[in-house]
Amino acid sequence: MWFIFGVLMAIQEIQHPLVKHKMGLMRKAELSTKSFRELAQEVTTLLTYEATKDFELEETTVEGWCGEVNVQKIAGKKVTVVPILRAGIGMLDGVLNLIPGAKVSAVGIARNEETLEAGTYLKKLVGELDQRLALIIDPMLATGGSLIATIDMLKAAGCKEIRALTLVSAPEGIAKVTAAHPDVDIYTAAIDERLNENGYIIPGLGDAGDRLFGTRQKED
Ligand SMILES: O=P(O)(O)OC[C@H]1O[C@H](OP(=O)(O)OP(=O)(O)O)[C@H](O)[C@@H]1O
Ligand SMILES: O=c1cc[nH]c(=O)[nH]1
Ligand SMILES: [Mg+2]
Repeated sequence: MWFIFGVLMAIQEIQHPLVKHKMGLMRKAELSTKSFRELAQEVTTLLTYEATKDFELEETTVEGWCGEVNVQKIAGKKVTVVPILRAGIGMLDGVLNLIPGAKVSAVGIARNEETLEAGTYLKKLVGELDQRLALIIDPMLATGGSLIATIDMLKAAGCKEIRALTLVSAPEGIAKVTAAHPDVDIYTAAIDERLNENGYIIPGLGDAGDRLFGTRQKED
């Protein structure tokens, strides 16, 4: 389902039954780190399938078992996958399963837990960004600060075509990204209800980075 927020930019909430089912499993608080990680990758692969549906094809021929065969191949689209560290790493293999040759641009951004401001601590972008489609991956789009900072960075480096894949998105963050970057399309597995007073998505997944890396602190 596409929701048009700005003049150009849109967010697509993927309606595929496998996505719905796997997201339902991810929402269980008691899920193991292993299962959470596996599901994050599986859902990401399904999001990647949706986000690449409009890639152009060109005709070519291959030598088949009974002679020359006309086939199609992706028409020269160069892709860089942009995981927002740390949690974005948990989606990386999910994209690379389908686009194994993609170059990876790592961006390190962490939210200040009090102010919710996004702070950048790493920027390792690949070259020729003006000729690449950037696929940003981050499980959570909450206030939108981390995604906006990443898009700002990519555009400043010359990137002209940017899409983002998220597992869960909050309406507040979607509206903010839309206002700042109306040309960026977002593919998400779920649009949730709202943010709570601490900037966490409700119902959401909790802290996605902690769940992916097993760093969740036990409450006293
Ligand atoms: O939309 P925002 O309000 O910016 O919040 C979303 C960000 O918060 C989480 O990362 P976090 O800062 O917890 O860092 P981590 O990935 O290292 O856990 C998440 O992975 C996003 O990057
Ligand atoms: O709900 C949220 C919001 C930000 N980051 C997370 O990991 N979860
Ligand atoms: Mg982050």
